[in-house]
Parts: sequence; structure tokens; C-alpha cells
Amino acid sequence: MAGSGSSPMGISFPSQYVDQAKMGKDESVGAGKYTIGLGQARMGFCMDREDISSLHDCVGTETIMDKSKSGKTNLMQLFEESGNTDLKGIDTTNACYRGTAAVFNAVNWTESSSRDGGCALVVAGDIAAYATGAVRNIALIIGLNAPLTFEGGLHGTQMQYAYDFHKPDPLSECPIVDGKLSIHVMIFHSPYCKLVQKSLAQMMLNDFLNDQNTDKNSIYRGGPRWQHRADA
Ligand SMILES: CC(=O)SCCNC(=O)CCNC(=O)[C@H](O)C(C)(C)COP(=O)(O)OP(=O)(O)OC[C@H]1O[C@@H](n2cnc3c(N)ncnc32)[C@H](O)[C@@H]1OP(=O)(O)O
Repeated sequence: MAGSGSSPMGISFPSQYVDQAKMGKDESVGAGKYTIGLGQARMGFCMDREDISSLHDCVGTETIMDKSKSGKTNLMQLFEESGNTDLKGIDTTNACYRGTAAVFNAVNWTESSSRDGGCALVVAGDIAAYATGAVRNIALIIGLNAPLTFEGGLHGTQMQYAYDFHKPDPLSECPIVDGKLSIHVMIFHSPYCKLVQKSLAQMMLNDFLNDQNTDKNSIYRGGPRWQHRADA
């Protein structure tokens, strides 16, 4: 069986955004804090007429609409015309990891005996219903013989107890986020672009350091330049 993975993929952002260079100037911290330091040009946000469902959220989410109704039921409206009600799966709700978990669940289902033909659809979205953060939504179709395949057994997981998201104030609708702690404990995630670049760079450096090949300097052309980081 050829590996399962993603075929078509779509990503959407709300049309409203805060220009990050302007925000830096307005806050008197300098344009570079957001554009260079956090690596982002625009930060999208929802208007008061939008919620996670208007972004077509379903399987993996951090944000449950009205904290009750499942996003999956909203997505089912897309299948009414075809009369297809036979769609398994439910919302997977968790902080940053919910979309990734939904993708792994879809890959596992695709490769399992539960699969009865067809593909899995993963729709992951987040409207960042807390004090700081950006809005995004992504949809993937997971199936067999996909051009972008997942290599089974090659991903690792690290889970630990942490208090970066919590809700100590019952009068507050939104949780409190300790951003510094969050980016420290969730090593490889994407609240802003620069963290993704840094995470990939660290991964490449680890690969370089662990590589036993004698000619690794030619394989990782930038590697030796960063050796000092490991030596420090
Ligand atoms: C579902 C989820 O995604 S959960 C994610 C939840 N977390 C979030 O949403 C994160 C929310 N954001 C935050 O908490 C904060 O904005 C943080 C933690 C990302 C940044 O903290 P702040 O104190 O505001 O910024 P800080 O002073 O650390 O500056 C950020 C970077 O910009 C750099 N910087 C600051 N000013 C400038 C400037 N003028 N020019 C260039 N770079 C600058 C800093 O050196 C720093 O770089 P570094 O991280 O490589 O050290």
C-alpha cells in the first residue's frame, strides 16, 4: 500500500488584518519587533460578524463555537446537496496541537481496516479566542497514494504538564496565555512565523550535529557556521 498523505490543501485567513510595521510604530517598540523579531507582516483577526464556523472549522480546533456546538455539524451543511451523511469523525479540541492530532488521526484512519473507501477531510482552524494571537484556517484531504506522504513511525511526541493556558478568572470569557512560557514549552509550533523558522533551523542543526557522516559539512552547507551554538 502506498503511503497516505495530503492531496489538495487550502488555507484561508480573514481579510482584516493589522499591519505589523504600523503596529510596532504605534506601540513605539519599532517596526522591526513584529516584522523582523516575530517575522510577520500582517496579523489577521475576526470581525464581530465572524466566528470559527464562518471560517469552516471542523475537525481540529482550539475554539469551540459558543463553547458548545460542534464545528463538525456546521461542516455537514456542505454535504447536504449530495445527500452524504456518512461522515465519521468529530471535533478534536485542544490548544495548538488539535490540528496536528486531527491530521494524524486521519492518516491512521486512512491506513486502518476502518477505512471503507474514500478520503479523510481535515479542517483545522483557530480564531485565537484569548488575549493575543492570530486567525487562520486550513483544510486538507488525506488519502492513499498522495503526492505529499507521511512517513509512518518517523514522528516523535513530547507531552508534559504546563500552565501556559489557564483560566483562573471565572468572570473572564477568555483564558490567560503566558506567551513566553507557551513558546518555551511548545517547542515547535506556529503562533508567529519566526518561531517556525527558528524551529526548523534548530531541527536542521540537531540533524547536523547528530550526523556521523564524515562529509556532513558538504551535505549541510550552512551547518559548520552554527556549530558554535552547540559548543556554547
Ligand atoms: C494556538 C496557539 O498558537 S497558542 C500560542 C499562544 N501564544 C501566542 O499567541 C503568543 C502571543 N505572543 C506573545 O506572547 C508575545 O508577543 C511573544 C512572547 C511572542 C513576544 O514577547 P514580547 O515580550 O512581546 O517580545 P520580545 O521582547 O521577546 O521580542 C520578540 C523578538 O523581537 C525582537 N525584537 C524586538 N524589537 C525589535 C526590533 N526593533 N527590531 C528587530 N527585532 C526586534 C526581540 O529581540 C525578540 O527576538 P528573539 O525572540 O529572537 O529574542
